Amino acid sequence: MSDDRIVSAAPLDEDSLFELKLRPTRLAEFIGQSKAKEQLAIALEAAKSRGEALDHVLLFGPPGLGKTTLATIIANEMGVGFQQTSGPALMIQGDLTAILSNIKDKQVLFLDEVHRLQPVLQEKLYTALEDYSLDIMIGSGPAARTFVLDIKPFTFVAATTRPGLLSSPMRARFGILLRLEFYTDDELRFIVERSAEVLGVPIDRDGAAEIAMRSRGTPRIANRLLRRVRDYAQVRAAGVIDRETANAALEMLEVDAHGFDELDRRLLRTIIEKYDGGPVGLNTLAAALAEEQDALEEVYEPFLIQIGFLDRTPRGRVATRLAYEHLGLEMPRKMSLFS
Ligand SMILES: Nc1ncnc2c1ncn2[C@@H]1O[C@H](COP(=O)(O)OP(=O)(O)OP(=O)(O)O)[C@@H](O)[C@H]1O
Ligand SMILES: [Mg+2]
Repeated sequence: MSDDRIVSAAPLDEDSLFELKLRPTRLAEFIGQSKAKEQLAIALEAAKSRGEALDHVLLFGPPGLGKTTLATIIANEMGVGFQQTSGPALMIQGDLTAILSNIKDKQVLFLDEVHRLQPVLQEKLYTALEDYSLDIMIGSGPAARTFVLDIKPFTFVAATTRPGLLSSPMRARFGILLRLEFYTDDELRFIVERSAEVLGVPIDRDGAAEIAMRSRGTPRIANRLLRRVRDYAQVRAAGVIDRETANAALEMLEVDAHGFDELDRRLLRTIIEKYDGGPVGLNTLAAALAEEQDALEEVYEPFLIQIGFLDRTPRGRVATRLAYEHLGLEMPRKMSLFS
């Protein structure tokens, strides 16, 4: 139902073509994330000067913040090959063996959604990541034989929106842990300006700032809003995106000043009106909204929590004072003492 919401941090079909085009290819073009970038820059330089493969990297954080982008940048900066797969795409041991036995020296193997890799395959991976070797079993029963296959040293780059779901032996295999954070409005404005330049869209600083402000800290959403606003500008405003045009377009798209849409407002309203402001359990809330629990937790909630509209407590989700204020609702007195 909300699968096609314009402010979803999860990728939509319409994004795929543009994301390839708008994706920065070098670390220097990658805006924001200064902590992760600095850590990565040092590790890259050290590995390069030693002529070794970069240590294994875990990228984690909410969707649309640049995990896949950084994985491709790592391969570019190292000047090595890049191969991509994902946790759910690997079904049987043979899938993993096929990939690992074809690894080229020092290449990047990018595994998206690593938390969804089956436990048996995770275990297979451990030895490959640690000793660059793989136990292969041939045949079955008494005739079964195992032999050890040597793998070229490589860099395993894994991404996840749910680092908490990784097993601790898996986590222990990564030498470099990079947490991606929501972007500031200024960083997003840079990203919008850069994307507009790539797409050849005339935009002024205020127009870019207006889009940035409503992008939920997420470059994927910023780029998507830019494209929608561009359409509007072409049809209604001689093609140039300034503040007024951006505002009018975003209003038409029903994206408010915080980048909230109907679902966010419904989520907050449901907690407040149906559950007295919470706490309400995630599964109850998901049922009341007719949304998937996972999507609520991975995609919608992180930003609402980040900007302080929602609290995650042991007893469930709670709407904060900011949420009441935003919706123009009165906060019950007894609650305001505690929030
Ligand atoms: N730091 C950045 N600077 C400029 N553009 C960025 C940056 N980070 C991300 N983007 C843009 O946002 C898009 C989405 O980023 P990306 O696909 O890397 O996110 P992700 O974290 O892998 O998301 P998911 O969790 O859904 O896989 C990219 O195609 C790119 O255009
Ligand atoms: Mg990705």
